[in-house]
Amino acid sequence: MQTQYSLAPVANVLLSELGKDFAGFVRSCIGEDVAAAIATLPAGRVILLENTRFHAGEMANDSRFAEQLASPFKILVNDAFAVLHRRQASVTGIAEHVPVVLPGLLVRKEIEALSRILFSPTRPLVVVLGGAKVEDKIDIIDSLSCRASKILVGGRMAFPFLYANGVLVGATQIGGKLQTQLAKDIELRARQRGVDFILPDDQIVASKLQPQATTSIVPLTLTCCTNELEPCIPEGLQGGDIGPATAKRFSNALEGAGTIFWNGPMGVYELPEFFSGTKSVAHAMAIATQHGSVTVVGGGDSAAAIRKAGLVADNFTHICTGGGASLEVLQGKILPGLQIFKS
Ligand SMILES: Nc1ncnc2c1ncn2[C@@H]1O[C@H](COP(=O)(O)OP(=O)(O)O)[C@@H](O)[C@H]1O
Ligand SMILES: O=C(OP(=O)(O)O)[C@H](O)COP(=O)(O)O
Repeated sequence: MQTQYSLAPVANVLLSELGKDFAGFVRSCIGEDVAAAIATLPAGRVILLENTRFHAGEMANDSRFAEQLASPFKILVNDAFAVLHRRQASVTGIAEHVPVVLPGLLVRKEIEALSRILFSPTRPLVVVLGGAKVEDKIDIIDSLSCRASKILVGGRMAFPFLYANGVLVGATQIGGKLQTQLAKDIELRARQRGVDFILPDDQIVASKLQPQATTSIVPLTLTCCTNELEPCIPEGLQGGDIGPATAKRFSNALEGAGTIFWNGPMGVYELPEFFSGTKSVAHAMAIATQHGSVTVVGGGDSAAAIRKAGLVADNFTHICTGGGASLEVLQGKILPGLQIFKS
């Protein structure tokens, strides 16, 4: 799943943050309009260019597109931590065409915070994973299980694991056979490494994950059905959030953690019907912070969910802007976007 939306609304945010220092929004990121805006830009002022992902060359890391992006600039400061794990034109390709490439202050802060978890976490380390980017992130659970004492899996991420455990999940998307097999292997290896691997025991379900959906709570244990072929989540329904029993179990599992890393909401937090699991975990993590745990939340949606739960930066040790990027740092990978700096 790749994000592709106009940055026009961000212009209003920049205007209120920067006032007269913000010189406006340009509805493209390459070409004559950009050159003209830069040519008339007074020193010390800032402009915002449109999302590079509207061009196919961005995700394809096309060198011609990267060159067009780079052409007006002599110095590039890359502060887009959340995409540093992507080999795409505005992250890696562009660096070949700009003489000086430097990391921004946010990138430095993120790497410092994550390095502490990678190299010297206060133990035990508890990892909470959820969200919807299953294909992207499922592999990462395998390497995190070498470091973590407990792994809690919620959100859509939990479903290939549940299915691999024989839990029939109705209309919930579980990915292909390959993902289920992968989930089975990852969970087995984690357990062999002594990790306490915790999956949801119940789920809030509905026929559609939409506003005002009629919801119900179903248990997800193998004994939830009288007949072993009967699905735990009835046909036509899908899981949209962890249920109250799981929310309680996950919250309890965070108590006493030395370090907690969380990426990915426990459900479709955007909708009130499927927000309660994410809210509970967010508040449990905030309490853990008060009790001395190092708490790091990673990911654009996870950070948004925390704000929605009424929590602020002070309730956590660090809120990281990138989920996928932070998970790859925690795997010990050197992100492609960190290999491009030159001065
Ligand atoms: N059970 C679920 N079914 C469908 N979508 C889900 C489910 N649980 C979480 N999500 C979705 O996951 C998305 C966030 O996932 P992701 O991008 O991986 O998180 P982050 O941005 O924090 O890294 C949200 O849009 C949320 O609605
Ligand atoms: O939201 C983001 O990352 P995240 O969902 O991993 O936190 C970034 O904008 C990266 O998005 P992408 O996964 O579409 O490359």
